[in-house]
Amino acid sequence: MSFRVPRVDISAYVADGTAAQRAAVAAQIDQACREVGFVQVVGHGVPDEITAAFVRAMDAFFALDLTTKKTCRTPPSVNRGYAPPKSESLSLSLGVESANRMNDFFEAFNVGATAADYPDSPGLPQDDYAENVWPDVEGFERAVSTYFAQAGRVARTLTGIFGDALGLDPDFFGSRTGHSLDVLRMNNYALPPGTDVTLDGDLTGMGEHTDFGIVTVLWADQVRGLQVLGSDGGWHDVEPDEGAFLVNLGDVMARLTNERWMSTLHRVKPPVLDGTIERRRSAAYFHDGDVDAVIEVLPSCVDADHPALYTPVTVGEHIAAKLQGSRAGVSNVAARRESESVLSSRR
Ligand SMILES: O=C(O)CCC(=O)C(=O)O
Ligand SMILES: [Fe+2]
Repeated sequence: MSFRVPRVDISAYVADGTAAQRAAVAAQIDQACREVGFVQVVGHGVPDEITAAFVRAMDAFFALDLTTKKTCRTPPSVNRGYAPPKSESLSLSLGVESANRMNDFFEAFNVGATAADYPDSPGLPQDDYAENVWPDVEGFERAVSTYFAQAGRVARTLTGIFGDALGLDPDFFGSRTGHSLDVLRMNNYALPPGTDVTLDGDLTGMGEHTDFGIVTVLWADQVRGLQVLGSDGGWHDVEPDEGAFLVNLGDVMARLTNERWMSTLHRVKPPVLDGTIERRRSAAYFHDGDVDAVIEVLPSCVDADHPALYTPVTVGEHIAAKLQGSRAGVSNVAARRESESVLSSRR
C-alpha cells in the first residue's frame, strides 16, 4: 500500500460553509487523523503575501552571523529566541538517545504567546508564557507576529473541526485553549559552506519525534527532508503541496482520543548534494493548549476493547517533560509508549 498524506480543503470552516459542507470536512479530517496523523490543509485563508513576508523575515534573521544570532539566546527552560545548531536533541523528548549520539544540526528561532497576550488569564507562569526576544532585523517582529496570528487562527479553526469530528461539546477545545501555550519555531537546516557531511556520518537534521501539543501547522519550503513514519513501518518523504500547510496532530490528541487519532513520528534528513546538504527551511506553529488544562482520555474513546492507555496529565506537565528532553538533554522517561514506537521503527 502506498503512503499518501490526504488533502483536505477546510474553507467551509474558514468561511460560512453549510452544515453539510462542514460535516464533509469533519469526516475527511477524522479519516486522515485515524489513518495518517498528517493532512495537507488547503482553503486555510492565509494570504500568500503574509507568508511570503514571514519567510523573508526568517531568511534575514538566519543570514546574520552566529555571534549576532547568539545574542538572542534564552535559558533552556524558556522556549524562546535562538537555538544554535546542535543545541537540541528531539529524540530525547521521547526518551531515546539519537541513533548516532549526535544532536540535531538545525538552528531555530522561537517566538510564543506571552502572558500579556492573555489579559483575561492573570497569574500565568512566567517561564511558560515568557516574553519574546526580537532580533534587530528591520520588519522582523511585524512580519513574524502577523504570520503567528494567522497560523494561530488556522490552528483554532482546526480544533473546531476536531471537536465536530469527535462529537464533542462545542466549547470543548475553547475551554482548554483560552490561554494556549503556542509557539512558532522557525527552523533552518543548513551547514557552514565547506562542511564535509561524510565526516559527520549519518547526519540528523531533526531527530525522530512526535509533536507535543494539540496540533501543528507547518509551513515548509519544497526541499525534501521531512520524513513521516507510515503504518507500513517505513519512512516516507513528505513535502507540503503548493499553497498548503502540512498539519499534524501532537501527543495531546493521541492522549485525548486514546490513540484513535495518531501523533505520528517524523524526522528531518535534508538531502546531501555535492558532499553537503541542500539548505531547507520550515516553520512549525505548535498549538499546545492551556498550561493548566487537564488532558484525559475521552470517555467516548474507551470501551472493553480499548482500555485507557494514559493517565490524566496537565498540558504544562506534559510539555515540560518533553522540553526537558529536547532542550535540556534530560531524557524523558515518561514517554514509554512513544519511545517503544521509535525503537521498533529502527528494527
Ligand atoms: O522541518 C520540518 O519540516 C519539520 C519540523 C518539525 O517537525 C518540528 O519543528 O517539530
Ligand atoms: Fe515536529
